[in-house]
Amino acid sequence: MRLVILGGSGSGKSTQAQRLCRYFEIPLISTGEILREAISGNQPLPGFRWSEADPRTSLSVYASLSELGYHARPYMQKGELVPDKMIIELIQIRLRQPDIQCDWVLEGYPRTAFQAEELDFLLDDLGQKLDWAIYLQVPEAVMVSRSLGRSLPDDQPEIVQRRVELFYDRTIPILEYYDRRRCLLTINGDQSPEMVQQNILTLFSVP
Ligand SMILES: Nc1ncnc2c1ncn2[C@@H]1O[C@H](COP(=O)(O)OP(=O)(O)O)[C@@H](O)[C@H]1O
Repeated sequence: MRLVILGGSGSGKSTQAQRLCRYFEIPLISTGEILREAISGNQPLPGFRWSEADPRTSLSVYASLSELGYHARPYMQKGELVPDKMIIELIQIRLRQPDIQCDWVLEGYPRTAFQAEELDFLLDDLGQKLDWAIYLQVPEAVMVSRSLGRSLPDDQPEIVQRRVELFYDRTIPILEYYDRRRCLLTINGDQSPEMVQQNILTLFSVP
């Protein structure tokens, strides 16, 4: 099962991504989590070793997570999107890491049309196909109130507002991209995590 979870800040992407990974026993790739790890300078995520990054990725490879964090920090601190090239490079490396086989949940990526197109090229290259893009739809006020209620370092009011703006401006357009490919599932995210998960599994027609 290969899934992408789409939604604005505070839509429940991370919560549902973690639930689906537990249910299907497949790994989670969260760009927000990788970037926050990179910025915090903690040990690299288990299974994610830059030094073993696949040399076939012709793009420049960051020598370490902290280098990625150094470049990503200024954007995240303003609620801006990290440049596509950096994120695409991150995903190209991450999906080729040995701990990722052919089933995964991708959360926080894609966020732009360019990222969505590059994901399709990468999956073609890997001989994989995306099963579903799951869009968690919640009202803007719910996104903002949930994000402000979290304790993530990039959840200050002005940053949250900018992330929501960017969601409508850059990520909403890719819903059409996946709808055209008949792999978009739209779920009401403004309900309990249990109900959201049940709605998703029902659409997969999983008991
Ligand atoms: N696919 C991506 N493209 C560009 N920037 C990203 C991407 N994923 C995460 N980021 C950066 O990391 C920050 C936090 O991401 P995330 O935890 O997914 O936030 P949100 O709660 O807004 O979904 C974003 O505001 C953005 O700066």
